[in-house]
Amino acid sequence: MSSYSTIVKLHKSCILEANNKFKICNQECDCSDDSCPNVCERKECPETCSSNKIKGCQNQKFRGYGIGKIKKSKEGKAEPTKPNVEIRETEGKGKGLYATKFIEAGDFVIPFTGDYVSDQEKTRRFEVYGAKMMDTYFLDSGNHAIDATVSGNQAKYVNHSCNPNLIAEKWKLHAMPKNVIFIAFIAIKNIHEGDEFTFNYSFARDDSCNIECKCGSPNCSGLVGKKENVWKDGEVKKNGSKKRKMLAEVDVDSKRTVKRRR
Ligand SMILES: C[S@@+](CC[C@H](N)C(=O)[O-])C[C@H]1O[C@@H](n2cnc3c(N)ncnc32)[C@H](O)[C@@H]1O
Repeated sequence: MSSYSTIVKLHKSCILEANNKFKICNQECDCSDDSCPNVCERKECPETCSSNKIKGCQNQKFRGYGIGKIKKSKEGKAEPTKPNVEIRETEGKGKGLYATKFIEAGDFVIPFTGDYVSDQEKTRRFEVYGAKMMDTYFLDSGNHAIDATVSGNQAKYVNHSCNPNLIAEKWKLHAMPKNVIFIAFIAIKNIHEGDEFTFNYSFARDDSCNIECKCGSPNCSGLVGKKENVWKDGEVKKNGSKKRKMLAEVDVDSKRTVKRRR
């Protein structure tokens, strides 16, 4: 059964270097990086944002995918931005999501869409899907779960890797309730055409984690979504090694620095 329920990482609070002041959104910036206050807070700009008269506001990616406001085609159907992704079979991991063109580190790749459900509703749905022997796809945002099982987009096929090329970020959308969190997959490395997209499931510990990990990374923890144990000096603990005292279970992803470019 394919199922996951992942705690998504919060973006780091915006740290500006001493001499790097915020620009004024709608006047000075093109809303493409953390110097824009909205981007920095991971908040999509309103549709009326007229930053950068030539390029247009670069911080409306969810809207571009038809989320927040659906663009209508001539036939009146939703017409989301064509994603730079395709679903293919992997070796040993079921389906996976692959890049169809080069994507630069820091770029927005795809939103994770689905039904927003409470914990109670999530439990109920698990039972319903289980009874029907369906694969389930839940992503936990902290506030609520996003159930992509039936209504989700291609993002639900992103597999786990202990050395991923994506992170899942929490975003707020303009004119949407403040407590509704939207999720975007953001590249943390340059990703080439044909590469598989992956992120670290970082499961909250429960039985669903007992899946042998086939990510093939040198730092693989052995189980899908299992957090790595890291020694105080930063070296990753190898299976079976108990020589030194552990500092703590740390999340290796949280140490990554992500170049922001949207
Ligand atoms: C959210 S689904 C991802 C899409 C899935 N491959 C599919 O075909 O539907 C998560 C499931 O994919 C598989 N999977 C994901 N990453 C894996 C990995 N690194 N090693 C082995 N299986 C993996 C596991 O079966 C897991 O329960």
